This record gives sequence, C-alpha cells and structure tokens, in this order.
Amino acid sequence: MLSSQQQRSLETDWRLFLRLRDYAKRHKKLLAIAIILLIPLSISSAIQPILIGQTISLIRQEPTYKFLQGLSLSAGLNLLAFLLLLTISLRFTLQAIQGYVVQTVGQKMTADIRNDLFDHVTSLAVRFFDRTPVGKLITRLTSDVDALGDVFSTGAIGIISDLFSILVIAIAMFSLQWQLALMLVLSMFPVTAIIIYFQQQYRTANYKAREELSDLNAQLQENLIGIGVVQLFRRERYNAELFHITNQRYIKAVDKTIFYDSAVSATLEWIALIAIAAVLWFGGKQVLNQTLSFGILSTFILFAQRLFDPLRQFADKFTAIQAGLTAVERINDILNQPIEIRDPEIGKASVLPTNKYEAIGEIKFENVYFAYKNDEYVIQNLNFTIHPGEKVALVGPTGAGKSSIIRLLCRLYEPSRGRILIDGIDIRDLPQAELRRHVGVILQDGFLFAGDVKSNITLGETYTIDAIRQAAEKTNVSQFIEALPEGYDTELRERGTNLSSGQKQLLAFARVAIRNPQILVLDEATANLDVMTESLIQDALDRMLIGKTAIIIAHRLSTIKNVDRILVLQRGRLIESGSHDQLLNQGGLYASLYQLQMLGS
Ligand SMILES: Nc1ncnc2c1ncn2[C@@H]1O[C@H](COP(=O)(O)OP(=O)(O)OP(=O)(O)O)[C@@H](O)[C@H]1O
Repeated sequence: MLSSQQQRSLETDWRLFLRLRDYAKRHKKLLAIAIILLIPLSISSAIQPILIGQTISLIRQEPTYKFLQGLSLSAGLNLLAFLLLLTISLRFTLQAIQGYVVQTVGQKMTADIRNDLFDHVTSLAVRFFDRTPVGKLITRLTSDVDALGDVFSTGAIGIISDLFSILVIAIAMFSLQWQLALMLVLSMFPVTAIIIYFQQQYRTANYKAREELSDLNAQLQENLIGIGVVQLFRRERYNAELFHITNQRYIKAVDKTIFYDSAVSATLEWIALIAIAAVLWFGGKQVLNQTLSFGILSTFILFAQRLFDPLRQFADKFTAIQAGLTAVERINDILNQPIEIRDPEIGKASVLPTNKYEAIGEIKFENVYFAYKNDEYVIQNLNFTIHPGEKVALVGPTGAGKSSIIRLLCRLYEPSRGRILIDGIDIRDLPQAELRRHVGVILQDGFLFAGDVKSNITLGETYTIDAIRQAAEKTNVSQFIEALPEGYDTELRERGTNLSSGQKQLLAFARVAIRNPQILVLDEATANLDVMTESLIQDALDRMLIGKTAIIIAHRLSTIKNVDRILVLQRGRLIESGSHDQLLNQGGLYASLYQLQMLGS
C-alpha cells in the first residue's frame, strides 16, 4: 500500500507529466523520429554482447549460431568482427541523431514554457504581485526554466532510451538462458526500490533548496533596487548579515541534495558489482558442470554490465531529472495561478460609446467595498457619480484610499462588492484594452522602459513621429525632449535612471496625451515637478482637460482649488463633497486640512 504522501507525489508527477505532454504534443514529428530511432538503437546495443559471446564460443569451439557453423574459423571471425563494427557504427550514428533530436525538442519545449510563463505572469492580477516578491518570480522564470532545459541538454532524457534498452536486453537474455536472466532481472528490483526512495528524498530536498534560492534572489533584488536607501542609511552591514543567514540556509539545503545524490550513485555502483559477481559465481559453476558455454557466460557478464549501465548512469542523470521535476512543479505552481481579472467572453463584451456629439466619460461608483486582505476594507460603501467633462479632486489624509479608488477604476483590482460604471457600462463587461484606452493614468512615479524616448511614448503602439511630436508639444514636453542629446531618439536606460524624476514625469504626460483618453486620472502627477515646469504642465493640462472627465489626487490643496468638485475621503468612506468654497464654509475635514496647509505655507 502506498502512503498518502507517496500517493500525492505520484499524483503530482502525473499532473506534471500531463503538463509536459501538452508541450511535447506541439513537436509531434520530431518526437516520433526520436522514438522510432530507439528501436534500432536498442537492438544494436543488445546484439553486441551476443556477438562477442559468439566470437569466444567460436574460438573455444563451443556450439555457435547456425549462420557461423558452415564457416572456417577465420571466415567466422571476420564475419563477427564485421557485424560488431556494423552495430557499433550504427549505434553511434543513431545515438548522435537521437540525442540531437531530443535536445532540439527539449529546447523548443523549454522556450515554449518560458514564453507561456511570461505571458501568464504578466496577465496575473496586481494582487498576485502584492504577495509574491519579484526576486522569487525571477528565479522561477530563469533558473527553474533552465533546470528544466538541463534535463534535455545534459542528455538526461536519454533515460527513456536506457529503459527501452533494458527491456530489449531482458528479452535477449531470456532467449539465451532463463536462470541467469531471471537472476539479473530480479536483482534490479532492490535497485529500483532504492532509487525510488532516494528520488523522493532528493526531490523534497531540492524543492527546499530552490525555495531558499528564491529567497536569496528576492533579498538580492530588494537590496539592489533599494541600494540608494541601503547606502544612505548605512544598512550595508546589517543587510549583509541578513544575506549571509539566507545564504547559509541555502547552502545547507543544497548540502542535503548532494547527500542524496551521492548516496544513490554509491549504492548503485555497489549493487551493480554484486550482480556481476553473482553472474560469475552462478554462471561459472554452470560452465564447470558443462551446462553453459564459456561464450554465453561472457555474453551474460557483458549483459550484466549493460543492464546496470543505464541504471548507473541514471544516478548521474538523476540529479538533472529530479531538479527538472522540481522545476516543473514550481513552474506549474505559477501556471496554475488563476488569472483573476479576465476580459468578458467574446460576444458578451460591451463597447464604450464614442459618439462625438454625446457627452461621454461618466464615472459611477455604486456601493463599492474593497479589501486588499480578507475583510480589512480600505474602501467602504462608496457611492459617487462624476459627470462627463467634470473635474473632480480626491482629497483625504494618507491611507484614506484615494489611490485604491484609481486602481479599482482601472481594474487593477476588483471591488469586493458593488460595481463601477463608465458611461453606464460595468467595467467588468469591458475588455481591459478598451477600458485602458478610455482611462489615461499619470502616476507620481512614471516608469520608463529600456528603449528610446519615442518608444517610451508609444509603448509598442504605432504612431507616426508627427503624432509623437504633437503629443509632446501639446503637453509642453517637446522643449525638454529636444534638449536631450538625440532628441526623440535618445536611449533611456531601464527604469529611466538617466532622467530626473521630474523629466520622467514629463514623458508620462506625453504618453497619455498621445492616446487622448476621455477620462484622465492624475495621481499626485505634478508632485515631482519644479515650480516652473509645473506651471508649464499645468498650462498644458488645462488644455488637455478640455471636454474630458478628470480625477485628480493632490496633497497640495492649493493645486485643486479650481476643480468642479472635491470628494473628501476618510478611512475609505466619502465624508464630504462639494466645491472648494462650499467645503470651506462647511468647516469640516477639508476646511481644517486646508487651513493647516495655509498655516504651513
Ligand atoms: N497593495 C496593498 N496591499 C495591502 N494594503 C494596501 C495596499 N495598498 C494600499 N494598502 C492599504 O490601503 C489603504 C489605502 O491606501 P491608498 O494607497 O489607497 O491610500 P491613499 O489615500 O492613496 O494614501 P496616500 O495619500 O498616502 O497615497 C492604506 O491603509 C494602505 O495601507
């Protein structure tokens, strides 16, 4: 009976196998070639010991196969030598071709898996990234996929042909002498049991080691990204100590895998030698009793070697295979993460009105509740309507839920309860691309991708250079871009570190302007700009916002005095709403926040 843990691990293996099978299916033809080649390969390998045995029998004038009986000793030897050479060259050629085909399939499958992982990870909801450190994800996307690729590139997949060879050898042995054949076949059972035991231990240890590696990478990544803060606060030493501890844990976990890996090779070596000794002892006795020819005994000694060879090699390939299985398991964990935010089914998707003569861009929150974690609501019973073309500011103390409202409106998260409508359509019924085309967001931290200024404005969509220039001019950003060494062709580095945060922000404005969305969201968008640039941008913004609906978040209340309406939030609830003057007259939270800021300035 299998224990429940074994049962579970068998089920996991089966699921992993099915997952790989889906990928293998895409390369059916190449796989079919690899499998067909196995047959001549294994047969030529099984014939060799028989030919050598026959040569010895021929020299010792023992009974031989019929085709050798009519021949003289030298003609027989020549024929056997020729056949042996033939099988050797056949085996090497086929092995090379088969190895090449298998590796090609392997690399293709690995590339497919890497692509799928990337597509899947980038489609996962922001919620997933809240709980998964980026360093851990990168380990899965890189070293786990590499570990799977190693199964193919180190030839570990050859284990399949080795197993097939064992089968052919077993058949050949039974056709020669069943007692010796039975003895050798039986001796393989304890070997297999030991392999299975170590395999399970190794797998668990390897999973642990990969987890530790993920932690190590997550820590490394955090330190590199936050290097500025690390150095400013002199945390190098402290962080190094934390890193050493994680590193130590990783080494310990790897040590365990090495132990199981070595244990399996040593045990196999030992059992293989015992099996050969048993053949020599048992077969030797039969030779002495003249019930077995010396040639057949030699054949069996070679068979014993060849039978255990694949198993012994298994010990070497074992590490790659187990590491590969662990990798598939971890990759599977990610591929199985459900995509929480999906587009509506084809045919059921709604389209936002684009009629130029209709007022569009209405936003409505209906009884919206939202929690990042379980029932800890950061937005509660939120109800408001922003009319087409209206400019509304969201105001409230830190942590009141302003940015969360924006994230919900862009559908980076789904509300726990209630619904959000744009022009009367529930945003869940809109394809995400359609929603994001209508809602343009400018955040405080404008992220830049590696590439030139142009591509950082177009973000992969096709716009003419004139459209790009116009967008930049519209937002008063063109001056700054033209002052860059190569203007619109200036290469920006990853995360835009060769630009100041204000300059990054300016590009973010152009990025939104070119898309000309009906709804604009500005989350502390001008916080990084100096007074001069801010007034330039403010001027551009005023033009950009004509006829558009806008939601503006700003801590500096002086910047939002002119909006149509101000919504005041406190702990996720809407507590006040009205124009600047109305709210000042009310003397509530807004009035006190405003007075405090006025006092401060
Ligand atoms: N990714 C997250 N996971 C868990 N909790 C979060 C997350 N983001 C924000 N919160 C919590 O949600 C609450 C509202 O945060 P939100 O960022 O919406 O506030 P805010 O009003 O925009 O604040 P600020 O003015 O400081 O930007 C806060 O209590 C915050 O701790």
